Amino acid sequence: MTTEWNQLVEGLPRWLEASRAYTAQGSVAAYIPELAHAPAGALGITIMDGASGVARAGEADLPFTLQSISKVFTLLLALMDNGEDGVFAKVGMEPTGDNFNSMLKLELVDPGIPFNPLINAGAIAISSLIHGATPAEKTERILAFFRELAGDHSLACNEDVYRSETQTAHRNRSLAYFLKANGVLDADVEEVLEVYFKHCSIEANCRQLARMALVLAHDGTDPESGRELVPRRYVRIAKSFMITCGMYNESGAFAIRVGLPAKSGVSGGILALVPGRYGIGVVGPALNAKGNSTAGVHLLQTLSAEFDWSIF
Ligand SMILES: NC(=O)CC[C@H](N)C(=O)O
Repeated sequence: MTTEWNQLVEGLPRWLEASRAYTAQGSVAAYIPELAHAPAGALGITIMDGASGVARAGEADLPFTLQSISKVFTLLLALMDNGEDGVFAKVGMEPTGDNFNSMLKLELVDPGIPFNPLINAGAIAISSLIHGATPAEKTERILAFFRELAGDHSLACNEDVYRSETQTAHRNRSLAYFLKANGVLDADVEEVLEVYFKHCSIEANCRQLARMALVLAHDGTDPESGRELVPRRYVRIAKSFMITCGMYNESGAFAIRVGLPAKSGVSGGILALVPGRYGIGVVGPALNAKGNSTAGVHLLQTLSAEFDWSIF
């Protein structure tokens, strides 16, 4: 065991409790009604190191839905299904600087494709690219892929969150119909949205999230079996998007303050990785105005400064 790992295991509960105060500065997402039940004061973290094991603190067992974190992994599956040319015919490679559910830029560019795969419009376009004859078959393929990365075959959709989102997703429906009008979606809009809402509602805890991150930290290789689960080139694409767009329109500040590839979701989850070393899963349901976990970001900032983790 390295000195750093020992310090991490020992210090983690203390750093977590210091960051917990920041939960009071955020609020739980309520635009998906079912998410409003999440405990606002919760904060949990798990860090996995392929060799030395697992460090954890706080409410690391709290289950939460992946929400936007799932977009990183549907992007990877879409790349594996369609190749780079197929994917980048439907989504761009640039950050927007707008909110994650913004319609604004879709009308400003020609062709009207989403700026990147991590905003809602882009992830909806990506859902339409996942291979499978029916929405159920596509969702099953996504689940099977996520389970393999998480090393846990119990991963499943939270049906209450799925129903809650599909009943209230007027804005996402608008985005999807807009994409259909722009010729970005070939398939039936409601079928595409079913796949999108299902993958957003896949439930995990910090350990499962950390395990998924660890595979990315090791360039797509399963840390236990050594098997390649995702081609290295596609992991590189996903990590680039995580740096430029992973924390929505706060990605620049996060790159400066933390400096790690990461992706957040509105349930308060954050997946982050230290390349070649650690997979990190964080949950803190209280969010700031940009949709990122207030305490989760603070905790990652503390750890990155303490151990000089920034990749820059
Ligand atoms: N930012 C997010 O996590 C957004 C995901 C959520 N399912 C939505 O579409 O609004």
